[in-house]
Amino acid sequence: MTNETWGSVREELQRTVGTSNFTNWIEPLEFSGFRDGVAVFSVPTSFMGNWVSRNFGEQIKHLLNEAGEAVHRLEFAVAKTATRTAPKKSQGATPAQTQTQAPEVELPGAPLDSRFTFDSFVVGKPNELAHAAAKRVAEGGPVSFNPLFLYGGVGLGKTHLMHAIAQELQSERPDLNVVYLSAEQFMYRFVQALRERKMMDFKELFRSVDVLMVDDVQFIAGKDSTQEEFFHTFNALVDQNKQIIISADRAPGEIKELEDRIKSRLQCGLVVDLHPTDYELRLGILQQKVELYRKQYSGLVLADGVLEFLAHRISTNVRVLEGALTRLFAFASLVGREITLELAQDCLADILRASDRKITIEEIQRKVSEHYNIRLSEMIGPKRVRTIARPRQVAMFLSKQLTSRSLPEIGRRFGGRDHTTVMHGVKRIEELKAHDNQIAEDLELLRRSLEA
Ligand SMILES: Nc1ncnc2c1ncn2[C@@H]1O[C@H](COP(=O)(O)OP(=O)(O)OP(=O)(O)O)[C@@H](O)[C@H]1O
Repeated sequence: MTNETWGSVREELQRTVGTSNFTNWIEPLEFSGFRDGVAVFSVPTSFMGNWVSRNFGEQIKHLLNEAGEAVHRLEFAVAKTATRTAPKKSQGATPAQTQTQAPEVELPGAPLDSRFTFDSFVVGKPNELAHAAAKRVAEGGPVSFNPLFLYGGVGLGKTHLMHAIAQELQSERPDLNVVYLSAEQFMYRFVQALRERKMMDFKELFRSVDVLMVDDVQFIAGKDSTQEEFFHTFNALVDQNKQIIISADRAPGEIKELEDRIKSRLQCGLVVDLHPTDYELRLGILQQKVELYRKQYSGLVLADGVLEFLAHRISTNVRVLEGALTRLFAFASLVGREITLELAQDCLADILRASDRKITIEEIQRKVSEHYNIRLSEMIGPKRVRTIARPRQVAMFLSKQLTSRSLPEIGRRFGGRDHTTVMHGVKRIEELKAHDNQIAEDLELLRRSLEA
């Protein structure tokens, strides 16, 4: 066998495997010798050799035989100069690790926030399932659900849980190669690798991890080539039984412009929802934070009822709640005053006002019409076809749940309908919600976006 034969087989492969496969896998192969029916190729990495052998081996052998060479086996030898060592422990990529462990390849992980641990995560009803699933994954035992998909609204603790998993694994299972990064960083790495023609390094790095954690995956929606690469990385890791943990601001099925095959892959494991906080959880979080602040601002007095007041009034998200408490302590320490209800009302007036925002029936009608793609006028009009009537009932249901309006008042706002019609609509949605997942998801999504 000669270089020439390989050249013609390569041309044939270029026509059959597609441009991206050819550039990534075939082009870097170098024919280096042929003996006793074994064709030897030199490859930059062993990962690449295995991949080519698994995915294109038979095809290459077949084409070589067709070209008149009696090839029984292909062998892929790693070219010494191009060897890359994947980092053994790339978690959170500190500069020290980068220097000592992977001189040529920059580690892909993002830094972890040391405050985001399981100890500092307050568990309540809205997040207990997500917490339990995260704990299980953090034990680093055999992979039982893959991926773990955590989703929930802004500031409800997704990133906190992801970091907690990563840090627990880091201390309990230092042998594992854990990589945490945001979907945005994944895309950035991918684009950079493309630009610098280092796709092989990129692929090798991401396929060499034991636990891959990607935060805010909704970010890659609509970004076609990043999605494609993410999909391949995802599949390669699942095939090797490596754990994947993903977070997003909504359920996989709700992420628009995400390819269906990715959606269905993401739904394969365990999908858990972080629900909006309830009063008890908010109070628990505040109490935990106060313990920390007491050390930082020793001597500050906190009057009874202040935390309860904040937990009651600030229900948007935990980030806002934490911000309010931080501001309150900083302010009280500056002016040297006791933290009383009055001080809180004064110092947090803007946050309290924003949290006070009332949801109106008009807003609900508008959001629901947009969601179901019907006209606002149809929402209050007379049409009774299912495609209009069902969204109308959803809007009635949400109006009952999220506003303090009475049934007759809601009826009036829906084109002067009777209160019994509203009652019927609300009941119907309640029934559907119990066994129709689509309706349940629609309601959750709408409620979130209205409360945001
Ligand atoms: N249950 C909890 N216990 C303690 N702190 C919490 C809890 N939930 C959220 N937090 C805190 O709230 C803040 C926001 O949480 P985090 O960044 O994890 O939210 P997120 O869900 O990732 O939000 P985003 O969608 O904006 O990325 C963090 O400081 C986090 O520590």
